[in-house]
Amino acid sequence: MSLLVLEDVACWRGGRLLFESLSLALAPGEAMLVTGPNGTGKSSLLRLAAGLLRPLAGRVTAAPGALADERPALDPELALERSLAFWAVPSAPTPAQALDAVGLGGIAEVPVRFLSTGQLRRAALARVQVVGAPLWLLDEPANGLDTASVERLSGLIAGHLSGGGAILAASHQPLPGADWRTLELRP
Ligand SMILES: Nc1ncnc2c1ncn2[C@@H]1O[C@H](COP(=O)(O)OP(=O)(O)OP(=O)(O)O)[C@@H](O)[C@H]1O
Repeated sequence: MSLLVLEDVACWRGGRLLFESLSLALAPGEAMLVTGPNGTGKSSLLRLAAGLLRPLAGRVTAAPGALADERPALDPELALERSLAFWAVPSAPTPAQALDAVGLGGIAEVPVRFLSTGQLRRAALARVQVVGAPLWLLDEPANGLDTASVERLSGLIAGHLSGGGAILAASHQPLPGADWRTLELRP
């Protein structure tokens, strides 16, 4: 059983066709890295998989997904741990556990609006954990991360896959933690 299936998908955005006839399937334990120049539709593909965009043609069938991109989707006024609680489900890691896993346990009480760029990326990775979704959609997850954070990212990716999850990620740089299949989008 696949966690994500795209069948002959076409995506229209910003007044042009980004891609068409795109088919892929991700089974539990599988990871796919989407590469390609700026503007070719990597983020749009992730939003299609998340159900936030509708395909122009074709079909998208996806298990519940958690999208992490440059918008952290956390209330900027709340303390970090409390802001994560909004997304938390009982079967997944708790906000405190998720923060420890991305090395942010020490700033759990700091309001989200005070976080640095790299800390916000890590907070987004904490959010993906507490959502408990089998499909992770990671948009440039290593952007702005320091070396220790990239190592933690690697562990999180490996752990999610070994637990039966799947990952679709967009990145301009190689990502650790998995034997990535690759999909290159072209202009
Ligand atoms: N909200 C939007 N409304 C209209 N067009 C958009 C919107 N977001 C993105 N686009 C357009 O869709 C195209 C693909 O953008 P997308 O962000 O998917 O590319 P990308 O491959 O992820 O790029 P990058 O490498 O720069 O992150 C671009 O031409 C962009 O201008």
